[in-house]
Amino acid sequence: AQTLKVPDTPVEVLVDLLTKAREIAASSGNVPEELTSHLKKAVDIASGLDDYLEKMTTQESEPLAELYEKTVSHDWDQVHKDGKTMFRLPKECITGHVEGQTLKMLVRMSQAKKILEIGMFTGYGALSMAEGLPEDGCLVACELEPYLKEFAQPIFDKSPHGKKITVKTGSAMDTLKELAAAGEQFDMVFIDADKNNYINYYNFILDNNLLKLRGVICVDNSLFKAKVYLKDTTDSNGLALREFNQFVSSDPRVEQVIIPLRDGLSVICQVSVSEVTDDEVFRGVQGRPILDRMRLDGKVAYVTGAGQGIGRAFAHALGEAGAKVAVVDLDKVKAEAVSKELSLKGINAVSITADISKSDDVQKMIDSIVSKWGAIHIGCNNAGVNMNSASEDTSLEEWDQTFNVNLRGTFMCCQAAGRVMLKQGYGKIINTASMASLIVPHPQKQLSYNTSKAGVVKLTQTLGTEWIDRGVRVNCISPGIVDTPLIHSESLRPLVQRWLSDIPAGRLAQVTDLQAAVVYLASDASDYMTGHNLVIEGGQSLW
Ligand SMILES: C[S@@+](CC[C@H](N)C(=O)[O-])C[C@H]1O[C@@H](n2cnc3c(N)ncnc32)[C@H](O)[C@@H]1O
Repeated sequence: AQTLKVPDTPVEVLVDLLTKAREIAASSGNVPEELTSHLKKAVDIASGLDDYLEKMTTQESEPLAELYEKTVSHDWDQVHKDGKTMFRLPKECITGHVEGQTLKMLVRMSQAKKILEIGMFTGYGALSMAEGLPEDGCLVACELEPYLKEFAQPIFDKSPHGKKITVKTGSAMDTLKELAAAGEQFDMVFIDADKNNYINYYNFILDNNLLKLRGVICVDNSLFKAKVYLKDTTDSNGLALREFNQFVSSDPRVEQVIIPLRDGLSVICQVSVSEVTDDEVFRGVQGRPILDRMRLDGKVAYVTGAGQGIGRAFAHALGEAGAKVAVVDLDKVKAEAVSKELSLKGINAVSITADISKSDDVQKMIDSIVSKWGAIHIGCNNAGVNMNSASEDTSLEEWDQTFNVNLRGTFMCCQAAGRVMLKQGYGKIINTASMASLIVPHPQKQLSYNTSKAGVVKLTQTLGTEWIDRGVRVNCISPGIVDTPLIHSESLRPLVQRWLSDIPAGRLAQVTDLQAAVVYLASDASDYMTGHNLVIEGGQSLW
């Protein structure tokens, strides 16, 4: 026998009342034709709505369809009689197709990654929302009845999205306290459990920061079969929801809308937090927290001397932060190898062979990057050479070779990249100078190197001040003595011991010690910095 359907939404109540009115009209003799026709039209409109919504909404996935079938055909009375559930659960509890799809859309549109559901029942809403989450998203579902977890889990397991769901059985308020104590925060919360506790869940969530700033709370049954606005309501759930809606609508922390979908779906967004200075420091510049502001997504970078050592570390760091990277080196094989490393990590990279002491090579390098990626946002002029000789013996050849690469080459790169950047009105140039621009490292003798690197600092200061009003920042990084395979050689070992005694940090620099600095200088977070020499030497220049 077909079970009698209980009207469960305002529309279903309307259909029920209109149908009864039409029956009464049909059985009484003296009803005007016009009233009968209006009643018929009203019944058609009201009763056709849900069917139409159902048909026009994208079909549910197979696991959701199975979950629905299994739920509505289950004998919940018997389960309760057998003592398997504490309460008799009405199958009408289920959110179902249209509401499930709505929730899934809200998850996608708000780009939620972490969701909390209060009141899971058989998991239809949970799985719908999980389908809208990204691969690494997660949903915590609170459910009082352990029986329901066992009921839902086998179907969750059939869905590729089921692994995103964790079910916490027990009183939802206990779970909320646990989650708050663990410092958890959610992008979206769906409240759909015991109606008289809605207000407590809502306040607990907002008062204990369980919802991220600008997060969304969705609330089911907020029209409660129209009882929230009918004057003669005595039903305790209807009254609880009426009070809840009223409270939320006058809560300055949130904005609310009630969507008249099924039994009412409230969408509530947290818009402000009381007792805070709501400025860029609190919200982040353009709403981006500090680490996001150091991301380089969409930026185009090049690094010269990127085939090894510091340049390779810079290329990786910029790529990890989101930039596309042109790996430039004199040595083709090394440039290709580093470019391949970047590609393996999912970074968009190319290799370019160039001798930056040759103006043609420099211009070709810049042209090929612009023709490939259309812009250059970040230029790391890192290539350099180091030759040692006592100053009285330094040949002009050594001097010229050093200056041709370290200073003239860096200038040519700055100029060629700078012309592109000035035209764009935006650019970040980061030159590699050296601690040798500040101190005279000893006991090794390297006059031309020291002098060329001091020149790089002055080049940086001059360009950094000349170009900043056109959006181009120029800074340099001065590393201390960097640990490379070369200095582990037998002959250099005594020198290393000597250096170590000069370094407060007690160790040489690793190339990875320099990576955050290049990302910072390449990012918008350092926009007020220009012409700066960022020294990273473990304190060596201070002793
Ligand atoms: C309306 S149903 C939830 C429907 C579900 N959201 C869906 O998508 O189908 C309400 C659920 O809340 C659960 N519930 C009621 N009181 C609870 C409480 N205090 N803590 C946790 N769950 C509770 C009930 O067992 C029931 O399964």
